[in-house]
Amino acid sequence: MSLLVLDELRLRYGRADDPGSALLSFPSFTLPEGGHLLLRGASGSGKSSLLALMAGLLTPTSGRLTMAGIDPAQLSAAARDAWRGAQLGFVPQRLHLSASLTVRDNLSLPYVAAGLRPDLARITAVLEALGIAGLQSRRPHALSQGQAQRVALARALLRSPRFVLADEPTANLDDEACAATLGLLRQAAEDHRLCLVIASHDARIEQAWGSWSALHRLRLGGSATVDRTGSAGVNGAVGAVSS
Ligand SMILES: Nc1ncnc2c1ncn2[C@@H]1O[C@H](COP(=O)(O)OP(=O)(O)OP(=O)(O)O)[C@@H](O)[C@H]1O
Repeated sequence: MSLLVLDELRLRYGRADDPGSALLSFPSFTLPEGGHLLLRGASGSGKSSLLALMAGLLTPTSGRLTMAGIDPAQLSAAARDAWRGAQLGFVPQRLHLSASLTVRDNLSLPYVAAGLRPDLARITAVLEALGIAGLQSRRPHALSQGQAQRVALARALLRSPRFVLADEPTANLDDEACAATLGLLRQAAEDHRLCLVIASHDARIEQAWGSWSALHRLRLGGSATVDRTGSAGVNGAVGAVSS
């Protein structure tokens, strides 16, 4: 089964008759089993929007998207929430750790949100794998940026997701922290047999992972994909280049 299929996928923000509305057209694309995806494209090309479609947080205007055979848009709201909790881990650009909670309690939240009892042994095991098991009682303000990023990655990995979606995970990191983060993501992908989907325009990812044969690339095409007039193609080609 293909891990990810995008088929003539489009997303409109706003109403079609609103001159300020934006229509995003995504290239059709298939990610085979065992692959990982680097989503590239300039600011505004639709990377975050595509991640939100993959997470079932937005519904396509037309076309179809499947994640390991599941079309999140076809699920009921409750089934979609359950699917997202069980199958997806998310590493957002801003880490959204709760400042008043310890690391352990931050990592308990995904369980609580799903109505489950926190699995403290699993939390410890994931933190150990990421080399930060000693930080469980700390609050986020007492973590370095790199440690906080590991906690966010741990949170994404806790429930053994099929996919980890990461939005600009290396933005604002210096070269050393960038290399460490990419190392963690790749290690997690290999250890946990999950599919990474990384949205980024950071050229350092290509430098670090250029020879990783499992990595596929999908380029979203900047202004060519965003049509603000409602008449597709006004900027030239609608769509984007995949490689
Ligand atoms: N809620 C919204 N309403 C209207 N337009 C939106 C909305 N969210 C995003 N857009 C538009 O959709 C396009 C794609 O935005 P998106 O955030 O997905 O791009 P991106 O590639 O992730 O950008 P960046 O790299 O800057 O985060 C942009 O033109 C943006 O202005």
